Amino acid sequence: MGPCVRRDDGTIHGDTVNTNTLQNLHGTIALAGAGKMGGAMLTGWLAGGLDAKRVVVIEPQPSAEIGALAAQGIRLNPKDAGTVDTLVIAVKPQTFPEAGPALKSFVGASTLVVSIMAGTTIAALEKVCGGAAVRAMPNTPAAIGRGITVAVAAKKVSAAQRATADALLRATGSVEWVEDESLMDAVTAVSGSGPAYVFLLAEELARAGVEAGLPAELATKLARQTVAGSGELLHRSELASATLRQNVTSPGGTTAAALEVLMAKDGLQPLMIRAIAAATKRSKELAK
Ligand SMILES: NC(=O)C1=CN([C@@H]2O[C@H](COP(=O)(O)OP(=O)(O)OC[C@H]3O[C@@H](n4cnc5c(N)ncnc54)[C@H](O)[C@@H]3O)[C@@H](O)[C@H]2O)C=CC1
Ligand SMILES: O=C(O)[C@@H]1CCC=N1
Repeated sequence: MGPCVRRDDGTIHGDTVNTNTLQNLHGTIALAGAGKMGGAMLTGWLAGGLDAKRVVVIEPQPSAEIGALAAQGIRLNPKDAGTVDTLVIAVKPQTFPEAGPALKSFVGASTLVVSIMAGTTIAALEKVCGGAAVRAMPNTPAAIGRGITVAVAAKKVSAAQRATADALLRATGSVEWVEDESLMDAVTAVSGSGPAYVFLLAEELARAGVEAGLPAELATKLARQTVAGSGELLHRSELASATLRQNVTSPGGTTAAALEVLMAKDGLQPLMIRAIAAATKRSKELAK
């Protein structure tokens, strides 16, 4: 995961981060699992001004990048951290049954537990770890401060704990709160897994370019830059994606010819509906 770049105006790659909130967070924060997502979140917290000395990281296989953060003051795999104010769980859902009971030692009656594990329910979190749980689903653009996270809080989470969770999640992009936990499976399918679909689009656009006669290197460059540039245009523009699409499409032109295929009855729409349904189903299965 690449590092977040903090600008002097307190933004990370263009999205405003409330550095005051991160700097003013109280207590100790433990992160369990500093892999791709946990590592990206930790980078965002530190870039946003969180005091490294208040962060404990539990990670059996720390990357060199995570190991180096010990020099900045984070405590990596300490023997006796005791209970913490906030525990963020970023291990794989399949690892949780084994890892969860050990994490209980960090949780006191007033500990906020924030989980980003796909499928793992608030009920399961509270049963295994105790504490007051927030279930959240980020995505990998978090690594550049451009993620989107959806979060849902258990009833017992206090307003102050919710604000803490919000500040930690907002350090890597925007945050949406929902009240209905059952939405989290479809959220996971759309935005949690979503970046993979976009990267697949770049792969397949390049492959199709090669089929159409382009050298592989040029096709890869064109596809990558087209996906990245279009994403940035979508990010910066206030226009709906349908309008941005129509702006490319000259009547009777080349785009219209391609869209006739992509928007046919058996085109992208039914394929995407099936893909999202499969991911939603898998998220529900992970809860069992
Ligand atoms: N990768 C993604 O795009 C997203 C992942 N997630 C969720 O984030 C979680 C982590 O996923 P990734 O970062 O992709 O996986 P990852 O495999 O990169 O990270 C998991 C980390 O947990 C560590 N770990 C294993 N056992 C542990 C234990 N007992 N205590 C502490 N750490 C332990 C592993 O060494 C590894 O570094 C998963 O639950 C996943 O559902 C959520 C949104 C997006
Ligand atoms: O594939 C997964 O299960 C995780 C959750 C969302 C993105 N990656």
